[in-house]
Amino acid sequence: MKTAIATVSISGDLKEKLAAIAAAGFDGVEIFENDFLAFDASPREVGQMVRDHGLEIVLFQPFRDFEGMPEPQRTRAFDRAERKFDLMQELGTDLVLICSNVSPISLGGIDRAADDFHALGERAAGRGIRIGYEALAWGRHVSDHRDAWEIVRRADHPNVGLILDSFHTLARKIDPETIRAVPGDKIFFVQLADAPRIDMDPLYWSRHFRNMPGEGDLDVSGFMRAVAATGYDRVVSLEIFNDQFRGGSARSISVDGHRSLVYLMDQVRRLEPDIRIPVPAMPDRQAVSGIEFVEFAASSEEAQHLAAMLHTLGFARAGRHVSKKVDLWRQGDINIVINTEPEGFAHSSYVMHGTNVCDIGVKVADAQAAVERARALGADPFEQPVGPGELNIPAIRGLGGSVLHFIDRSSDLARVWDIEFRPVGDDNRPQNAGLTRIDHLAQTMAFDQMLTWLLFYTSIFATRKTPMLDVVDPAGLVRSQAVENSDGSFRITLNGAENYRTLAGHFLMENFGSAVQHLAFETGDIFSTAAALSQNGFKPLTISPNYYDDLDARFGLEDAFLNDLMSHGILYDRDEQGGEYFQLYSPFYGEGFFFEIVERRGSYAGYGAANAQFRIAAQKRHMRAKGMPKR
Ligand SMILES: O=C(O)c1ccc(O)c(O)c1
Ligand SMILES: [Mg+2]
Repeated sequence: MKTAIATVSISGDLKEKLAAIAAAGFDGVEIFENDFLAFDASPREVGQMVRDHGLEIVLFQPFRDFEGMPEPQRTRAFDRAERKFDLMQELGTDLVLICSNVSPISLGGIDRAADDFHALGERAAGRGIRIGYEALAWGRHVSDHRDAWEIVRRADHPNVGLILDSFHTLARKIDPETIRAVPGDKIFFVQLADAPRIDMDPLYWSRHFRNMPGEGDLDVSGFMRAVAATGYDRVVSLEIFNDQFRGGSARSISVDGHRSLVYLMDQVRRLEPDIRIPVPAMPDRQAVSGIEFVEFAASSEEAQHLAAMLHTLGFARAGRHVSKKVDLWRQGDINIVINTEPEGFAHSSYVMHGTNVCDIGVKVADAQAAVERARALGADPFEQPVGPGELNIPAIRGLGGSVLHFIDRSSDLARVWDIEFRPVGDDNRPQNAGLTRIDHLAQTMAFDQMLTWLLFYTSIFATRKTPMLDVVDPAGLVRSQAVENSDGSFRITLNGAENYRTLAGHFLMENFGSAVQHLAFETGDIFSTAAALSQNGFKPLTISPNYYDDLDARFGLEDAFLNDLMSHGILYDRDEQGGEYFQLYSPFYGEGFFFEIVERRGSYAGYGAANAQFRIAAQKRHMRAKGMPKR
């Protein structure tokens, strides 16, 4: 099976598109007619340019409003088709997509359409051209692949076949299982696209909101399973109309596209073991079980400030690296590493971003397999020279140039702290605050990068995404979506800033790029944690009293309980089943980085979205009070 992508899916002129598509590893392209019309080179030159990139033109599209026309439009449609056949021969492609007629003057009738296709098939055959018929979800008479198939079946011509597009089928909630009834050799081409489930007119939804398989909410995998079951093994091609992608980086959108196809094929192969699906063998999505460590890059001076903050949070210094200027701070199962080496990766990260999280250790079932899978999906491996006494821990590049290390239980990697670190005493031990583990970490990025990282995490790790939420910042919207595993031991929230005036946007600007903006620690008892923190000199973020008044109105809380929340600056939320969530925030470290402490009780599975607006407003007040730039 070959992979391809439609030129309409990415930004740039035709030449830029082809370069990005080739670099991402696709075998072919669908030439979208307008991309060709807008480009000033002859069809022959364009065909050559495609082949010079090592690509093949697997489809020319779209040809509109063909079948079921009354005269004189019918004759015109046939003449128009002949002109496009000429063009296709110059380009060097033999397959054209005809999408179902949307013209108000077109006539219905399956036999009329079938007769038109038979006649066109005859003309195409003489020129070695094949015709594929696709049902648009908004076609005037044909909007269902089953009707398109019936027309193709009745057209009964070897040069006329069916084109399937996952969007049109799934958007209209047509059961993809119906595809299994179509003979594989009559399916000439398959286009794939996903989309977020939004209730809107299908044409508008299709032309603006499609995204890569796995990035949206449609069952593209179920669709592809049914296609594969027919024996279809020609091309799977991405046809993604998306406003954001049109304006994004052609390179990174192409890489995402290729990753989404490899991921999808790998999934389908696992679900349909009897079907031969030619995708390179790779380990399955890795089971994850939490965050083993978070490493900050800092200067010696800034490391002291960060350490002072960790101290107030109840962390004690627990180890020093055997050969490097790297300290380990620990509380419960939380390992925070501060790296102040004057060279190497952490140092470059510091020079680029200032103090920031440069490395995250993810607990996986099999570290080597995790790297193998990530590589098969096009992730960049990360390696740096291994110093004396150090372990070679498998790693890849993650968000914003940071690194993800993989730690498993089955090798020496499990003992990294004993092997690479010497224990040190902390003569100034703070009061332990009862923090047990990392509940989640929150990564901030530009909004248009969210899909990239969502796909990155969900394709490598056995995780799922939660629905996207809007978080209101006084200066604009921030979108938030989590990636988590099924038992909640691994949670990353992705926050996408739409402008630079929001708290998230300000962080992005000051940090020179995407990074972890906050770390949330878990406690089993938020009130005793709050008491211990206050003994350590911790000053929580101050929340408006108005918030607590509303909390009482919403939940009808006991006075004493409400007072406890208020006096410690704890935010509260409750779900429908009575599950509860408590949140306590630290002041900022630097230009917008902060810590959060959470307690989950019962079924609560969210992240306190209802509180986010009030927390952000409080943080902005705090920023102004500290004389940080007003945003
Ligand atoms: O939006 C459209 O018109 C359009 C055109 C061609 C396609 O293959 C398609 O899926 C949609
Ligand atoms: Mg299509």
